[in-house]
Amino acid sequence: MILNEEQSFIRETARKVARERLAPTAAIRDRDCRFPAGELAELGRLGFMGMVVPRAWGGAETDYVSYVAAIMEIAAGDGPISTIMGEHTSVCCLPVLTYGTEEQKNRFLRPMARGEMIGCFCLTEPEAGSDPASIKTIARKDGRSGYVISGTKQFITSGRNGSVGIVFAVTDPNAGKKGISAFVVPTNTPGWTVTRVEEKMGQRSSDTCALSFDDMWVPADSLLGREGEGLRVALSHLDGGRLGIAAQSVGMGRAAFEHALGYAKERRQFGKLLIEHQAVAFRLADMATRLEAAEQLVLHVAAMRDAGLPCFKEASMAKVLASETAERVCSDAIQTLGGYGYLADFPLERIYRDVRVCQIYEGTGDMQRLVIARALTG
Ligand SMILES: CC(C)(COP(=O)(O)OP(=O)(O)OC[C@H]1O[C@@H](n2cnc3c(N)ncnc32)[C@H](O)[C@@H]1OP(=O)(O)O)[C@@H](O)C(=O)NCCC(=O)NCCSC(=O)C1=CCCCC1
Repeated sequence: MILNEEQSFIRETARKVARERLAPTAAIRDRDCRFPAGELAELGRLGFMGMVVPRAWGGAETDYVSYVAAIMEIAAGDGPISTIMGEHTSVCCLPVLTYGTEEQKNRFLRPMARGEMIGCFCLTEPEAGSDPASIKTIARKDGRSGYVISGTKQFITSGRNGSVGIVFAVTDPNAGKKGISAFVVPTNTPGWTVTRVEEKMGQRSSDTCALSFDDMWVPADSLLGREGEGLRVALSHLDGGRLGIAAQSVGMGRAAFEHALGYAKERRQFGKLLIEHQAVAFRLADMATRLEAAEQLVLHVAAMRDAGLPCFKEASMAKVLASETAERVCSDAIQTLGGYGYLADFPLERIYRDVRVCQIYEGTGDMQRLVIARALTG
């Protein structure tokens, strides 16, 4: 797919920001597990935190193709920043845009779209990962025209550093999938406790938290959408989220590939450049081919979304292809550098660690295959 002038401009701008402002310090943030607050604020000022949100609500009102193209570039500079940005946009801003009241949009969406509030998506629980319909967090109506939310959440990106959560809880335990509701809740609400910040293999500057909601009272107007509509709120936005993960996989894979290519053009062994050895050149050719295929699928699915076509199955296809391709490309990039690829002095081992989770979060590869298979079998 060939980008139009505006899409190319947005992509170039994201590339410049990623190369100049994010990539040079990504290793330090990884080492120190430092949340990129300043970097996110800068991305917010440039319009990258609310790209597909309409201007009327403080966003940049770009199309989806521009959004995934920007995520690829941001991810190439710093994977965890693209995770925070993607979650914030796809599964936090957009549910509020789709299901929110005027008041919720004014209070939450407007600052979120400018990057002044960071969102976190609170669906997963210790015993409800791939099967979100089995969540146990409960929201009971109380006499003060509100709900009391109790339960625990697991693997919540930005659970500590985010300022607003999209929280899913059971409002009718007898109604199964139709008994789950969504709420929009500021993270400083009394009863919101971060019980653990996880130590992770990669994506270390993005906080991943265990949360406890201890009789957390929220007013009735926190309800996002109608009572019982929560699973639909979650799942209907996960295709956008999955496309974002596919885009960030391509971006990280491309960063690894470019590093390996540059190295192969400089390093000499047996009297010639690595790239002049056919085994190395062929490996690089395969990496470039696979990345191109994944990138084109991601852009194609984004264009489907822009055209208003259903793309749940295709978003899952893009996530499977891109996340698995990216891991392979990162591994091949390390192989190209040999021992140096394995050292923390070089960025490849960090990118390899960062990219691994793309096959897990926002639905594992197995769950994506389930979504694809269900669509194929009707
Ligand atoms: C697909 C799945 C494997 C199985 O779905 P079931 O059979 O339970 O649900 P089913 O009966 O298919 O559907 C429920 C309602 O939902 C509606 N809907 C579904 N898709 C859509 C859609 N595309 N558009 C509109 N509505 C949709 C469906 O119609 C139904 O509502 P209805 O009863 O009809 O009113 C699903 O559970 C899944 O996907 N798991 C992966 C979880 C998973 O991905 N976490 C990720 C957690 S978040 C995360 O990991 C993060 C990481 C990094 C940062 C961000 C967050």
